[in-house]
Formats: sequence, C-alpha cells, structure tokens
Amino acid sequence: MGLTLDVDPLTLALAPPPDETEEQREQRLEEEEHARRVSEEIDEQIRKEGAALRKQKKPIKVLLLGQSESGKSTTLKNFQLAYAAQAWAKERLAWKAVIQLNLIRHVVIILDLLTQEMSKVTSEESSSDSDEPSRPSRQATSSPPLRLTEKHRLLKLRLAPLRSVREDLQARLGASDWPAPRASGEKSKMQDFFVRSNATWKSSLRSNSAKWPSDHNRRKGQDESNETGEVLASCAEDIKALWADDVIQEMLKRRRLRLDLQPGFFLHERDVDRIATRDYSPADEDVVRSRLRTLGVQEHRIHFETGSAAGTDWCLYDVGGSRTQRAAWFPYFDDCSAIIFLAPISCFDEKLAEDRRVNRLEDSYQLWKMICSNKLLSKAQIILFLNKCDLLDKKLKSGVRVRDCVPSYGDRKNDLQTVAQYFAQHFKEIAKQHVVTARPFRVHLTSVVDTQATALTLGIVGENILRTQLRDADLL
Ligand SMILES: Nc1nc2c(ncn2[C@@H]2O[C@H](COP(=O)(O)OP(=O)(O)OP(=O)(O)O)[C@@H](O)[C@H]2O)c(=O)[nH]1
Ligand SMILES: [Mg+2]
Repeated sequence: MGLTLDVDPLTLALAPPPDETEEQREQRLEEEEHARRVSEEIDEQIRKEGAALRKQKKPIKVLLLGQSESGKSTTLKNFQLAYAAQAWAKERLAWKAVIQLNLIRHVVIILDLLTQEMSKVTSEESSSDSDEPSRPSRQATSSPPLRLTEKHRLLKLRLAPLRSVREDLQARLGASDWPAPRASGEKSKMQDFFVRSNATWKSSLRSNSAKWPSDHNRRKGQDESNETGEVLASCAEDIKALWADDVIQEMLKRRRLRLDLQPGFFLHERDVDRIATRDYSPADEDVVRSRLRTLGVQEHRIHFETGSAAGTDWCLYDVGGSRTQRAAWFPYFDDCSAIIFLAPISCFDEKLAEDRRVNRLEDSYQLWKMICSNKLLSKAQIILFLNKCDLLDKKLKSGVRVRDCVPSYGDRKNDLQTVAQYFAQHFKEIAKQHVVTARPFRVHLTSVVDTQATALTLGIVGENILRTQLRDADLL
C-alpha cells in the first residue's frame, strides 16, 4: 500500500532535523536570517529598477559605428529580431525584394563576365583565318582557354530576363547603384546598391501594409512582386546550373573573384531552392545575410518588448560607414548613451572599396582611435564588436596567414582564438593610449549573421547600457 502524506513536501524538506543541537539551531536561524535579508535586498533592487525604468522617459540613444560592411545594419536587425519581434515580423517581408535583388545581381555579374569571355573568343576567332578551334584569350595566354560551349550560350540567353527583373526591383526599392569609386577614380567591379530613405522602401514593399496609397498601387506592387517570383522560379534550375558549372568556377578563379564570400551571396543550391520560388517568404537568416548599403544616418526607434529592458524605448542610429559618409556621424555624438563599434576582423588582408591603398583593419584602428579620443563621447559607453569571426575562421582554415599581412603577428598560432585575441589586444592598447575618460574596455567576438549567438551578446550589452544609463541619471 502506498504511503500518503498530509504535510507539504517542501515544508517537510525544510524542517529542522529532529536531533538538532542548540548550536546547530542557532547557526540555522542565522543562515535563514541572512537568506531573508539577501532576498529582501534583491526584491528592493528589482523594485528600484522597475521604478527607474518607468521614470526613464528619454529613449536610450545608441550609435552603431564602423567602416562600411562592418555589420552595423546587421546588428540593428538583430536588435529588432531579439527585442521587438512583433515589429520585426511586419518588417521581414519588406526584405524579400532586397534578397531577390542580391541573388539576381550576382547572377548578372557572372553573365557580364561570361559575355566578356565569349566576345574575346569571337574576336579572336574572327581575326583568325583558319577554321581551328578558338585560341586562348589574351588574359589567359598562360592558361588553356576556357571551354565555353553551347551550354554557356544557352544559359546566358535563358537567364537574360533577370536583367530586366533587376531593373524593376531597383526601381521598386528606389535603389541606386553605388559605384564605390577607387582612389584612382576607376569604378569597382563589384557594384553595391543603396536606398535613399529607410522608411519609404519598407512601407512600399510590405504588401500587407495599410499604408499603400491606393488599391491600384497595391495591386500593381503585388503584380510586380508575383512577376519577380515567376521569373526567378522559371530561372531557378539555370541559376543553379550556372553556379555549379566548372568552367564558370574556373573563370571566377582566374579573375580571383570569390563571389561566395561577398555580402548578399545567395547562389548556393540550398538558397536558390528556397528563394527562387513563386511563394518565397524570407527567413530571419536570409534577412541578416542580405546586403543593402546605408546612406547617411538612419534613426530606428525600438520599443523593447522583452528582456530586462522591456518597456523602454531605444533610439538606434545606423550610419553609412564609407569614408565620404563619416562626417555625418558627428552631430549625433553629443547626447548619445552608448556606441557599438564594429570592426570586421576577417578583413585583415583586404583593402577599402573606396580607397584601394588602405588596408581595412588599419582603417578600423584609425576609426577606433578617433572614437576613443573624441571628447564629445566622454560620457558615452563604448562597446567593441570584433565582428565577422565566422569569416575569419574560414579564411584562416583556408590557409591565409595573418603574418603575411600583419608582420608584427610573428609566429603566433594562425587560429581564430589566437588571432582574435591579438587584434583585441591591439584595440585595447589604442583605447588606453587615447583615453579621455576612465571607462571599461568592453569587447565581444561576434558573427552577427548568427542570430542566436548575437541575441545572447545583445542581452549582455543591452543590460550593461541600461544599468549604466540609469545609474548616471541617478535613477538607481
Ligand atoms: N559572414 C558574415 N557576414 C556578415 C557578418 N556581419 C555582417 N555580415 C554581412 O556583411 C554584409 C554587410 O553588412 P552590413 O550590416 O550591411 O554592413 P554595414 O556596416 O551596415 O555597411 P554600410 O551600410 O555600408 O556602412 C551583409 O551582407 C551582412 O550579412 C558576419 O559576422 N559574418
Ligand atoms: Mg548599413
């Protein structure tokens, strides 16, 4: 027969042992008293923070700074995803056109290169009197000619409609090409694009938005969106065939073009299968991987729905990071609470798109120095994200050695942890040398395309910013 208890098991567990001595009893009571006091202190702290949060009327201002393509806008998306899920769910759909455009632009880059290769072969054929097979192109005189066949001609022909889809998408987004002029004035091969106003393109692309100016426009927008999906779906097999083709890969290799490492790259089979469909709906992962250059300073107000900062309003400023954009940052320094500075450490062997003479890591160091030594920012907290650690890891594993670009690195181990620590130390020293106010050096190793890991980092960062802000405002 089972045993029945008419006493609460918890009470029973907490009850003093029946053979308790006087001395043990005194110690137990003392411990219980201590635990009670700690618990009351915690309650009081929670009560104070709650009251402070309610008093905190002013939004917490955070600036996202760093060079272009450092991950500022991607970090902003992570904030929205983690803390304003409802607002994010509405916004996600607007990114569909950006992702489709990212995918198509890489196809068009390949088609353009293919056209160049084909025209070389044709011009060499026509300049030759004989009926021999085409000769190697001038660029590839040392390597055998690319074996371009009827298959490539057909792929080029069948994928041609994507050019006009690209134009349509750019028009719908209000996007313009970003030519990324080089120091010499020459245009970069890898054109990027941007939109002028953050609010307009999003509202115009949310097909379920109530803000559509008229039924006619909404139908027009939906028709265009459906048409893009139709064309993409009909091209999906050819897109995959293009990317999987050995000759195309050889062509890219000869030109030292690693498209798969470019931002907004969606030509892998697993991506094309999802995105080039009639009813594609963006996943969070696609949105954080997409690329849309920021122009100027864009303000994003976020009402935190969850976490310890729930109920507070934050104003996040996402800025354009290329050199010509940086002068626009300064007016925002005055009353900002915190800066999240992003330095993409995978770029230690890359040059700035806008000035090919400047190493990207060196540019980040210079910017960091400017931020640390700026007197207007003396009251702001500064948090450093050493970003793109996933790409750094890939790069190191592919055999790229840090010491070849950074001689001072010496014979240290060429692995992610050692390299990241080395770069972190360098940023720390710069902060120490250019100190204007005593503040802790807060650094995080990040890959902000990893939304789960970034949510954890933002949890820590957000809590620190909030606490310091409340303390500084004498609310705690
Ligand atoms: N693999 C990887 N990609 C990243 C990471 N952070 C950002 N990216 C990608 O890099 C590209 C550029 O990121 P953005 O956030 O747009 O860069 P940004 O700093 O806002 O650039 P600007 O607007 O030009 O100043 C996007 O396609 C991102 O998906 C990262 O940690 N890892
Ligand atoms: Mg940006």
